[in-house]
Amino acid sequence: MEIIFYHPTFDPAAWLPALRKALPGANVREWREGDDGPADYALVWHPPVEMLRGRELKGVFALGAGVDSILSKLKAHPEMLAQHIPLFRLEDTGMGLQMQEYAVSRVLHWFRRFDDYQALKQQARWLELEEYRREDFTIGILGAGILGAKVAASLHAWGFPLRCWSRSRKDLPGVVSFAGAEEFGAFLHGTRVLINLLPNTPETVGLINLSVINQLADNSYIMNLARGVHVVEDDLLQALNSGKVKGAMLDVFSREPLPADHPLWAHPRVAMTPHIAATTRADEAIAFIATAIDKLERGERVKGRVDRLRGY
Ligand SMILES: NC(=O)C1=CN([C@@H]2O[C@H](COP(=O)(O)OP(=O)(O)OC[C@H]3O[C@@H](n4cnc5c(N)ncnc54)[C@H](O)[C@@H]3O)[C@@H](O)[C@H]2O)C=CC1
Ligand SMILES: O=C(O)C(=O)CO
Repeated sequence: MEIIFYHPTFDPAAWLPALRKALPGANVREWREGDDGPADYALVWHPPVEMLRGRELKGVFALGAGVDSILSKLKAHPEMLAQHIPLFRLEDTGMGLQMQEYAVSRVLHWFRRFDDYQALKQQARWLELEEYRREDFTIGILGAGILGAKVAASLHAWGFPLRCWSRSRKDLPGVVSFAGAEEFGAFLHGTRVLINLLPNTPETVGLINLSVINQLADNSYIMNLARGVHVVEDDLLQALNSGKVKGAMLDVFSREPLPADHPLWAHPRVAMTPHIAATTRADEAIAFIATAIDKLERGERVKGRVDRLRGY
């Protein structure tokens, strides 16, 4: 079995030996420009078109959870991957725990008013603020898939009122489930903390805009852990400046890296990280892919298959 690997930043010297160990029967090689040798499977992130074009692969594995970059390239270059070749993505593989750490730490930061105490500290003011109550701190999770469900479970342990919104109804412990466009308004109404874990699809681009933000509770908070295109950044700035939104925590942006002169950098109530909310963990990703390849070789069903039409 021949496996080709391409990632613009991962170190092949670390990945290839681990892949060979997990797949002892396979020849694993780094794909380089001009390589049109045989391949059964491709492991990729931001793959060049010529890496995949014309190959009769048994499967392509994205080395991340979101496949938006691959699907948008496929839209421009449909010849890159024939329709019948299955595309898979990573499910969790250590990203769930990272998302839990990220979400819980920031929700507690807002809930315990550490943002307000930080502002008071800057004025050397010793002042005890009124405590927030859990019942006024409903958390709404956009996208209740693999990662959204994990984040919900971790916040459930902290006793917050929880709700989620997704295409179909979910049954998650302690979480009120809203489904579909017709229930979006009810989901937003009363949500104090909005956490985004939707995939990037034509339906979700620009979803977090002023009209949606205005339906949240006053003094709301927004956490974007999914993709920058979900948030209309000018609308978010407007809502922050009007006081509708009290704070935002952003991991992803409309342009990455975010240009140094972007107003989000300077906003005192915006916290930011450079798209690191959850990164691919080599060991877990390799175990997931090795299991999947093993199953595919035996003709069994495999987790993580992307529905190209649906877009995730
Ligand atoms: N910032 C970061 O470091 C990372 C960001 N991500 C992002 O997180 C996203 C979510 O990952 P997973 O949970 O693994 O995906 P998933 O596919 O398991 O979950 C997606 C959820 O969104 C819902 N959804 C999709 N389209 C919808 C629509 N139009 N209306 C309502 N609900 C809709 C689905 O029903 C599902 O519940 C990824 O697509 C990726 O973009 C993933 C990993 C790291
Ligand atoms: O896996 C993903 O989709 C990511 O965004 C990783 O950074």
